[in-house]
Amino acid sequence: MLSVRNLHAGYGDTEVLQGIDLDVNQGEVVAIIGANGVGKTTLLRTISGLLAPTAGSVTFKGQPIGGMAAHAVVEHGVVMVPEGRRLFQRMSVRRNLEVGAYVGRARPRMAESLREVYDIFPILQERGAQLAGTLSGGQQQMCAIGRGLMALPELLMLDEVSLGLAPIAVKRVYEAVRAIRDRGITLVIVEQNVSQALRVADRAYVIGGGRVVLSGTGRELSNNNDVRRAYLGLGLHEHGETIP
Ligand SMILES: Nc1ncnc2c1ncn2[C@@H]1O[C@H](COP(=O)(O)OP(=O)(O)OP(=O)(O)O)[C@@H](O)[C@H]1O
Repeated sequence: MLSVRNLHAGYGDTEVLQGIDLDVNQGEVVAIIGANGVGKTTLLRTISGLLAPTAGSVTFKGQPIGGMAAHAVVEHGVVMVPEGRRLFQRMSVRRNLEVGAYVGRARPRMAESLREVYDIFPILQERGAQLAGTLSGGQQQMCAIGRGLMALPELLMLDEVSLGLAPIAVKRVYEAVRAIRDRGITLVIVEQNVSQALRVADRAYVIGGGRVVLSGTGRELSNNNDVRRAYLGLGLHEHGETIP
């Protein structure tokens, strides 16, 4: 469904992505993991059209989308929920959701999409008239994901959806991720919480040095000692090492 080949991108003279190759198949949940600052957000921004690639290609359902404007990428069905939620704090929950349906394709189906979002996140219907800024952190995250769904994505990319949330809120957000997958929407998730990401992901890619350094199923990577040591804080004792 999504195919990224030899993708390069960065900021000014700093090349952050130095030849990323990855594929996402329809119906999968794919996790992108890697150390802080390695370029996971930059990768999502480049696929979304918020940042122009300097080389390489991004193809979605056979169509080249690399370098397209962000709104055109959304029209193709690729939607990103940015880190930090970025809600309109002084607008109602419902209005925040409606804003997500701004693209031509989604506008005529706004009422139907709202019902589907409320089906996944009933709390958003209860709180529909409330200002988004007064929601709890977990509810704001749900509202941000709901807003992404309003654009009718075929591929939904979530950047750090569990960051800063209490464990119970993380659990709810990931139940929603599964519900979204069950509705046939393909997901790419960037997650600091690697064990959480590998639990829900069908496959994952590990980014390092601007490239993909490892990939495999969630289970394979959970059992991979390099990944366990680097990201899961596990496996150290098995090798007789001590935690510094
Ligand atoms: N707007 C920007 N201008 C200049 N450099 C940037 C900008 N945004 C990010 N960077 C740099 O690009 C690199 C990759 O950042 P990015 O946010 O993509 O990493 P990340 O893997 O998502 O990290 P984190 O998990 O900490 O968000 C970092 O070194 C960061 O400092």
